[in-house]
Amino acid sequence: MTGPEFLKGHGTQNDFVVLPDPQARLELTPQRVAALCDRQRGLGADGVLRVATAGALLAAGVLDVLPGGIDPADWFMDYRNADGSVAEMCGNGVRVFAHYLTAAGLVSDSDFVVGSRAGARPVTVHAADVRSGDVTVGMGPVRELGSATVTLAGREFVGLGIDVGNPHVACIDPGLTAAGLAGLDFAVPPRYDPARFPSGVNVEILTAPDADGVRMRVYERGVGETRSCGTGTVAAAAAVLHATGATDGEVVVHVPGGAIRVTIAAGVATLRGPSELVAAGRLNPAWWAGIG
Ligand SMILES: N[C@@H](CCC[C@H](N)C(=O)O)C(=O)O
Repeated sequence: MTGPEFLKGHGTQNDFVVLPDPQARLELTPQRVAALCDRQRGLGADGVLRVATAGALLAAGVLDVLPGGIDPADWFMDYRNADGSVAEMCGNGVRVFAHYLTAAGLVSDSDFVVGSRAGARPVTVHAADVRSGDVTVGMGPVRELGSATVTLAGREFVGLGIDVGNPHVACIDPGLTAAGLAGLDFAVPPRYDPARFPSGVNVEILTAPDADGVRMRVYERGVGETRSCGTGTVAAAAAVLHATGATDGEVVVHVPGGAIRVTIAAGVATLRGPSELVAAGRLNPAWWAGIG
């Protein structure tokens, strides 16, 4: 088959279809993204990571401008949510993206910049073989947006609005046990104030932190519940530090798919976590052509 090349990978079980497309020649419509991510009629994933140079995406009209700090020659993570929508950033996606670039021999340095719509994201690849990666990502500035209320699982949660390049509401419920968190019904999308979050919002529900870190579940904008969300773990860490009156610190965030270590210092976050590449192949060209 000579259809587009793909890989499948995940970071703490937040899973992605990776589309190597250096020259940005693929017509990546929302319909094609949604079909790829569909777990019955496609490959199944929480999102798509197109791998292209920033300059190629600009020339192809996928990007109008290059966000600050990104060179045309830099690799750019063209991220799409499972419903076909575009999002500014994906913290787990950057780890899988950097792992793929290294494992495929497309970069040779361990430190380099990945472009995203939220700006340049410096990465350090500690390890990357054909299967496993271990990557630190500079997640950029963390901006607090004040208190916000959401309704999820039939309950009202008061949380902290946080911008990590994309929007989040991270809600700590001090009375929520790990078992109580696991038992919440995340089938129905959260309700939130659209005047506060006109482009939608990702919602994190957290237990109270303990010596071991904090437990989190997330309902992602444009996806639904996922087993991990990198930007969400940064929002969770920011909410934990805010609740304790701290500005800087390190928080381990436990998600259904694993654990991510988040550090926030002087309003800027980094995270470190794993990545795994699980499959590679070619799309059926007739299937691809048949989707709008
Ligand atoms: N899973 C991602 C976040 C993906 C984008 C999000 N759904 C949004 O629409 O903002 C992560 O790991 O950060």
